[in-house]
Amino acid sequence: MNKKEQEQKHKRRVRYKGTHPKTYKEKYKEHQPEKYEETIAKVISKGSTPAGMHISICVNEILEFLQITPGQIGLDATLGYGGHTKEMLKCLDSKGHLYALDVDPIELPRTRERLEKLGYGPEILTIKQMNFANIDKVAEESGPIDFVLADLGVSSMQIDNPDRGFSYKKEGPLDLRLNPEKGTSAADRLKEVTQPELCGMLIENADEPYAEEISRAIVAEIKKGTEITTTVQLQHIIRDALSFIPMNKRKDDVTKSCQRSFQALRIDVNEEYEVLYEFLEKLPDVLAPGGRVAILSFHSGEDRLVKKSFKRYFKEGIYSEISPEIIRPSAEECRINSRARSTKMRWAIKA
Ligand SMILES: C[S@@+](CC[C@H](N)C(=O)[O-])C[C@H]1O[C@@H](n2cnc3c(N)ncnc32)[C@H](O)[C@@H]1O
Repeated sequence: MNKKEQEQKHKRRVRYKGTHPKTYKEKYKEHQPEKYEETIAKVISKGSTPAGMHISICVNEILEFLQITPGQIGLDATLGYGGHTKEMLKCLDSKGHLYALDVDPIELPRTRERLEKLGYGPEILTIKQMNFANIDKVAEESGPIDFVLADLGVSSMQIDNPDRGFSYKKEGPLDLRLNPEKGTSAADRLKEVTQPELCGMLIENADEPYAEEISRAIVAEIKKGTEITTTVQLQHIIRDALSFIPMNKRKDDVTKSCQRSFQALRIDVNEEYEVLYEFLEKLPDVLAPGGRVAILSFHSGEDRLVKKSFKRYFKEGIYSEISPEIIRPSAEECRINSRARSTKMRWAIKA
């Protein structure tokens, strides 16, 4: 290196990193909402979800429909952060019982602890690590259920934690399992998938318009001997597969295709359609007469299944009433919580 080069190298300014935490792990205050209320309030007021937290969607709409009264038996099929659970427990006013399920062995103990600290112990709340496809097993213990809520999909804690592999934006293992202790990770799933199967998965699970190009690129990479083990690796393969898109729309299209492809893989590895179908089939048998169910879904595939099941059982007289149309969160809620934007709520009442 000559003198001039040495001087130039020496002069290069160190990039200012800023004072705000950027990575998931650096956001230690957001991971302790009880201790840092002010920081949490600030993050929420900016329209973001603090790391390690989930903002519940359509709370008012759900409570208005469920009409929970003290003494009832309820089921939150998707506990998550416990936001909806907490609101439903308030309505029970220490009388009756709420069952809450989640398949996630990582977040469930944290939520249990949080709710216990709020005074919701086993006398009023039973939390089970269980798939909601098995609601019949819950009903064996609980008896007929007066109200059920299912808030489908993933929580913000799961999406934001790079170790879970749910987000294409953050480097992490390509896992995407709600329960990483069971089943097959997305990385392993890709090893065995054929191009037509992957193409079908992208179309069926996410209406991906570039399914053909993306599936060809992924399978070609695997055939070359590449092991696709991280989120960013997959994101780069998708980006490169779409390099034919004109520059002016490429960035947007790649972002959307990444979102959809990750969604398609997530649905596949967690068998989300299969378990939702089973849940919907078993629902009428676990509901008490007049029992109410509300379901929040986040993409068209899920909503189609809910709509079909509700309509069929309504026609058969098993449900006395179903929501005539989709209920959406208010514009204000979508402004505060961008994750609410794709929410579709439907409800049904058992005859
Ligand atoms: C959108 S979050 C629920 C958030 C929750 N309503 C709240 O207010 O905090 C969805 C949760 O459902 C769980 N989940 C998804 N599919 C499930 C299934 N088949 N059985 C049980 N839990 C499931 C996920 O692990 C996730 O924690």
